Amino acid sequence: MGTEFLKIKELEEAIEIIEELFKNSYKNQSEEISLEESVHRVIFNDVEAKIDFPPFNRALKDGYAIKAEDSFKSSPQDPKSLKIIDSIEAGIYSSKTIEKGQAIEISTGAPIPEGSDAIAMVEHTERYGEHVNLLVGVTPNTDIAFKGSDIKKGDLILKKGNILSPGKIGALKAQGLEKIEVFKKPKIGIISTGNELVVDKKDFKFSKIYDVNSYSLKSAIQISGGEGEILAIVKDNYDELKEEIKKGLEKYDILLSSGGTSAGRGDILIEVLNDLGEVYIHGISIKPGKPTIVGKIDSKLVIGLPGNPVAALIVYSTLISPHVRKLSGLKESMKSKVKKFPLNSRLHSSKGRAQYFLVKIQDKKIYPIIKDSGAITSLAIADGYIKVPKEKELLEEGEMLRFYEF
Ligand SMILES: Nc1nc2c(c(=O)[nH]1)N[C@H]1C(S)=C(S)[C@@H](COP(=O)(O)OP(=O)(O)OC[C@H]3O[C@@H](n4cnc5c(N)ncnc54)[C@H](O)[C@@H]3O)O[C@H]1N2
Ligand code: MOO
Repeated sequence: MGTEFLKIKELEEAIEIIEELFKNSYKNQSEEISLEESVHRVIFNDVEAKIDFPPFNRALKDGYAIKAEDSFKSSPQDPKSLKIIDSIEAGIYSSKTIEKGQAIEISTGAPIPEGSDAIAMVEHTERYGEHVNLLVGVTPNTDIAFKGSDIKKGDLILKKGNILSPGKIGALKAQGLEKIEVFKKPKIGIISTGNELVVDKKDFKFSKIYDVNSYSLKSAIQISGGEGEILAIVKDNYDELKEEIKKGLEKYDILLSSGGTSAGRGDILIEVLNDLGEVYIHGISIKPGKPTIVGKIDSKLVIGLPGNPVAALIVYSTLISPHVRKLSGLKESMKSKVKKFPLNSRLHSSKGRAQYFLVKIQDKKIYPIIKDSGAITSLAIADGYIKVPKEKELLEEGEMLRFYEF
């Protein structure tokens, strides 16, 4: 049995230890990626505009580039007539200069010709041959987007920490960028342990169950901005687990192992950690999740989550996910996702340790799911979870609680 076995730590102390370990082992890293692959990634540095936008004075309407003063007092009864000297579309410019009494036919997006200070919309004109009648007067600057009026070279367009959305990616491309520096996703290797675990249908026999944790953890890692890879299902065997952990650490920043954390399974993970590195936590005063293990091998963290699927997911979400979020550039807390709702009924909680309940939200009320932490229906119906502090034993119906979404 490992030296730290179930020397239960208070939740607050465990949080501090985990924070220190992350702080000492990892720092934010960046990588440059193609804009095309950048959706949902987090920007690593403030981005300043490299060019003015629009890059030239451009037409906002289809019509005629004119001198505004030529249109003054125009009306359908008394139209002013101008001579059309050229015609330009977007992507083309005219080398001609408009003089008094002249117009250039222009499409939306084309550069405003020299000498022009307004656009007369095509709907407000009547063309006849090489002339156009203006039916409405326009003021100077009408329907022109001036160079740099949207973005000036040097303006801050996106900030460090912004999450790239389709719109933000478009804004970067408008600057001619091909690549963007983003936070590197922390890479996390996932191991499930247990002789009973299978992946394939052909192996699903009496006494076996499917490996749930690898899949729920991989998706939880993805939501917190990391990248998880399912490495292996390992038998309850010291050598096999040691080998898999050594292999995993060559490639991954963090390893998450689930199962085999409590007394009954022979404490294999604790033994491996004691032999290859150090154990910092074995046992936290929370429910579920008491047998959680946190250890370090060289400078990398190996976290042992309890095997029960609800416990594994809750421990990852509450204790590990904030750090993965921070490393991936996301805000540490998910405050924007935390809302308060009233409890739909009385709720008993274990005194002396913080307890997490999976809950469903219905009619804006919290419905705790009271099942053992191995129950799969809980996972299927839960929208998220609530936390009841260790001092509380009984919560009354209607009490307002924070709801944490997965
Ligand atoms: N004497 C004690 N027994 C137990 C304690 C304790 O403190 N003293 N704690 C209980 C609690 S709480 C939990 S949680 C479990 C955690 O123990 P382990 O981490 O060793 O988990 P296992 O025994 O490997 O598995 C528990 C349960 O979960 C199923 N499991 C495991 N891995 C997966 C997976 N990847 N996918 C789906 N289901 C999984 C496993 O089959 C077991 O049914 O220990 C209690 N016992
Ligand atoms: O971690 Mo265990 O689930 O407390 O059931």
